[in-house]
Amino acid sequence: MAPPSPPDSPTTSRPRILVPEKVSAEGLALLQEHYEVDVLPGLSSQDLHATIGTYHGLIVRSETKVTSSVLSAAHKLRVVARAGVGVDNIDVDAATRQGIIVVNSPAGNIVAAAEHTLALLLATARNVGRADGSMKSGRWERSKLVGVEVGRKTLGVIGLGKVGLKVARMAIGLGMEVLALDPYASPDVARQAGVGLVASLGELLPVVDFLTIHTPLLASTLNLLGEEEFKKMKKSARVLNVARGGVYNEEALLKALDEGWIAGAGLDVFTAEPPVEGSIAARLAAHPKVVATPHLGASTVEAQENVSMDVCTQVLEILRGGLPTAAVNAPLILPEEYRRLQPFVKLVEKIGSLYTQHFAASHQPGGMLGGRRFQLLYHGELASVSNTRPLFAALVKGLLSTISDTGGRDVNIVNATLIAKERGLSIDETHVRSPPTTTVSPEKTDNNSSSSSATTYASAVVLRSHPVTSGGVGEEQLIEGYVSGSGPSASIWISKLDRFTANFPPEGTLLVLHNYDTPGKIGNVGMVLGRHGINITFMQVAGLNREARLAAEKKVEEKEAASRAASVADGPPPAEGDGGGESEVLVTKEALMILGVDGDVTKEVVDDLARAEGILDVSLLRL
Ligand SMILES: NC(=O)c1ccc[n+]([C@@H]2O[C@H](COP(=O)([O-])OP(=O)(O)OC[C@H]3O[C@@H](n4cnc5c(N)ncnc54)[C@H](O)[C@@H]3O)[C@@H](O)[C@H]2O)c1
Ligand SMILES: O=C(O)[C@H](O)COP(=O)(O)O
Repeated sequence: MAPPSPPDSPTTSRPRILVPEKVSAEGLALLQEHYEVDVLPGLSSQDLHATIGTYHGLIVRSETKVTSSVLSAAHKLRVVARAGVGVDNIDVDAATRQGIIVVNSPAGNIVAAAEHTLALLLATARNVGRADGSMKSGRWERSKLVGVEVGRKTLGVIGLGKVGLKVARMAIGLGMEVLALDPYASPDVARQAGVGLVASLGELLPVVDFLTIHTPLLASTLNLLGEEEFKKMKKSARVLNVARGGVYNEEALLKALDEGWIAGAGLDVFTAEPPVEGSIAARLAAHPKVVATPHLGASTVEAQENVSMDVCTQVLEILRGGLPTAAVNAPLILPEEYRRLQPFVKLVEKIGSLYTQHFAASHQPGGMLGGRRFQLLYHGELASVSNTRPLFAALVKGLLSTISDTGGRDVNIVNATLIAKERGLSIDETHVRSPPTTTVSPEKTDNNSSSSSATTYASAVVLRSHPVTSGGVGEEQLIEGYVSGSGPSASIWISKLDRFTANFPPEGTLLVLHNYDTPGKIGNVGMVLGRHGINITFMQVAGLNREARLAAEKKVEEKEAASRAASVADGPPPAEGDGGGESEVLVTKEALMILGVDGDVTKEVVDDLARAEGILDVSLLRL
């Protein structure tokens, strides 16, 4: 049947809502009382472009591509509602620029997605798809279709969020042992659910019998599993995907199935939907070792009613001039507070994003975001601001910006506390009248400078974090920033990163290299970046702050004193090179090299930098 066409011209003056996909009638009935609702499932992209200009509301699922070009033709549009979770088919930034509110249903289809994952888990274990196909073609094949049990087997869950946690609980109910990899998950939540947290793919992949991914598709999760990773798995392992196409590299997955590196896959989502004929995705869907479904994770009567009610209620409210409950792009800041707080809101959001990318992303799981206590300190004049809700919300938004479906854009002043709680983030705010003592001056930011001078600023923000679980041991982490100037010319700066005194603007793509500050390092790094065609826009060396340097020097002195005492007692000291003497001295010369860069900084570039001599650690930050 040909897809429907939109009406040639509106026949009524009532506000109009376009629904170009199948959305449950329950919610739509709420709208039909008040508005003109055109339900046109399968509407072509050309017709969408041609007609969107006459609509005030648009309700979509995952198929309609709400691009900036569609939005630029949407002169009357006030709201785009996503009847589901993922907003990757909507250009949210373009909508925000046009003042169009984007809403979704963050929790309406979680049960459905988790149950579908379990359906694929059992279907892959027991060859349900192949057995059904074989019966339907008149065969009775018992010996060819022997399966495996899931009870007493190990399920690996990557992404222990809303869906992942539910899947874990259900799998435990089936008698499975569950291990999860999620550096941002709360260890308390995992422990209470009976889930063991692991630190790396390397630890997870060789031991799991089944693997399921429940992360959004992000820069850090695109092609999370490639050939190298599939080769580390058991030959009997089966993998599942009810999240987003692309978290497994499809080409590598096809090879892993063909070569027998793994035993099977259950796939609900693909890089292109529907898969293009002859493509890798299409070959995967047709593969005998794959149970494939056409993005059915949320397709239950109950989930569709939930998401439809969730979003239609919000559309109704917005078109009446009210506030949505799950806006993906609601403002953090009210107009009357804008002038004073806006630069600080921006600063705190960047500090949050920097924290997640620098500290949380590359370290052990369940201890770096969820399960840590954060303290946000407002120093100086900022301490007198009584309504700090926009700053609190900015921190939550920043912390989640690189790890959630919505890029943290759904966080606002109304829901920030709830979202923080759901994520296991404990955040205290402290007002400190005095300015922080060791903020450096912006004059020290020129290329190749080393920042050290101590200047104080009228207002500054410090984020401290420490672990709260199992005895509360572990290192404190710290980021300090300040705003320079005011009004439109205000600029934001990071003045401390952990134990290092720095001074750089948290903007663009940055590489932070932890290294020993010895000659030749800059040249080596420059060569690696040059080889990959990456241009350095600024560079700064951040040295240990005074307290850290004194502590390191004291440690070295104590060790030297202890070794002198031991040599007096035991005879002559070991020959040079036998002990750690040189590296002990180097500890006092630790530094961060902070580089602003242009170009495509891939994982390969980061790995090459990490291998460069004297480099201890590398973080890639997109701010
Ligand atoms: N197939 C379907 O129909 C269907 C239905 C519902 C949801 N989904 C998709 O499922 C995914 C998960 O949804 P959710 O509601 O559980 O999201 P969520 O935001 O609640 O959970 C995502 C989890 O992934 C973790 N994470 C982020 N980056 C990670 C990384 N690099 N490594 C490990 N963990 C990481 C986060 O910490 C978080 O705990 C989304 O992509 C969503 O769109 C699909
Ligand atoms: O993001 C979601 O909510 C799911 O992927 C469901 O998508 P759908 O509404 O197109 O079924």
